[in-house]
Amino acid sequence: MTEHIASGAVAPTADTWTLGGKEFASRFILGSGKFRLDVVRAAVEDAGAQIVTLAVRRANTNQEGSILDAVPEGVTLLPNTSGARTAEEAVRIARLARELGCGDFIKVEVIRDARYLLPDNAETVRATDMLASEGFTVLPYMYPDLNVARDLVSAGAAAVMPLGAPIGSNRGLVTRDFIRILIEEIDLPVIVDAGIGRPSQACEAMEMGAAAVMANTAVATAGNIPLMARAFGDAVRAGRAAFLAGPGRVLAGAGEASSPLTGFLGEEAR
Ligand SMILES: CC(=O)[C@@H](O)[C@H](O)COP(=O)(O)O
Repeated sequence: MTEHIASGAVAPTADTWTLGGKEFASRFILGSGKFRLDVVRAAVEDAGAQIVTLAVRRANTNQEGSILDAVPEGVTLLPNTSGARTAEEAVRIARLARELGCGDFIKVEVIRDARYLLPDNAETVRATDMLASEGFTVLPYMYPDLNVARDLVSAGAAAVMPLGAPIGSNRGLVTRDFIRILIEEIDLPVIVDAGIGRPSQACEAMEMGAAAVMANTAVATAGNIPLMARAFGDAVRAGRAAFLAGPGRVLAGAGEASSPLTGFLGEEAR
């Protein structure tokens, strides 16, 4: 877990983070699943994203082309195993992604529940174990459970990706208390994924100490996609700066004057 920067200390010039031996400055990960290919580039550029997730089936060239051509040069691809219902299926999809030239990063998604789209944590741990031993940089999408997160660390995950709310719901940080526990206890980057519907929610996750935030639906369903992409990038940067600064204290009950009152009006004026 990153520590706050003490008052008077010099803030780092480059507040980077590392995944699979690669260094990143941006802490906003853009999901591309709900984007038309022709808007992917603008969204990535406006968000300042350096990592983009993609469904492996879109890496194959079809009528709409290949998403690999739509993602700007230099951006790290994070293919996901969407569609997998078991660990074995996730492994097959990951190997296919590697063969298609998507690299060694893989976001493990194992989902059997078709209504709420909640991840199967047990299968996710198994898939992470198998893929890490094949040399993948594994980022598992998970329900925020501390014991499972610890199992994912042991299995060789490079980060954990707890959900904020059901995929595509735009409901925000519904699981915030449990994500906070992961941030406190897990010595890997915690990337908040799924259900983040507003830049303010992404900002809150970063203020809590998340390493990064990922969103797809919130940007893809916005009225102005590039503008919303930029808003998310800005919100993530603001939340990160607030976390590093250390938040001010909260007072219960009475207020406290923000401007000095004593010695101005004098005692007789009270
Ligand atoms: C697991 C999964 O599919 C999510 O990562 C999704 O890509 C992003 O979720 P939202 O669309 O809710 O942002």
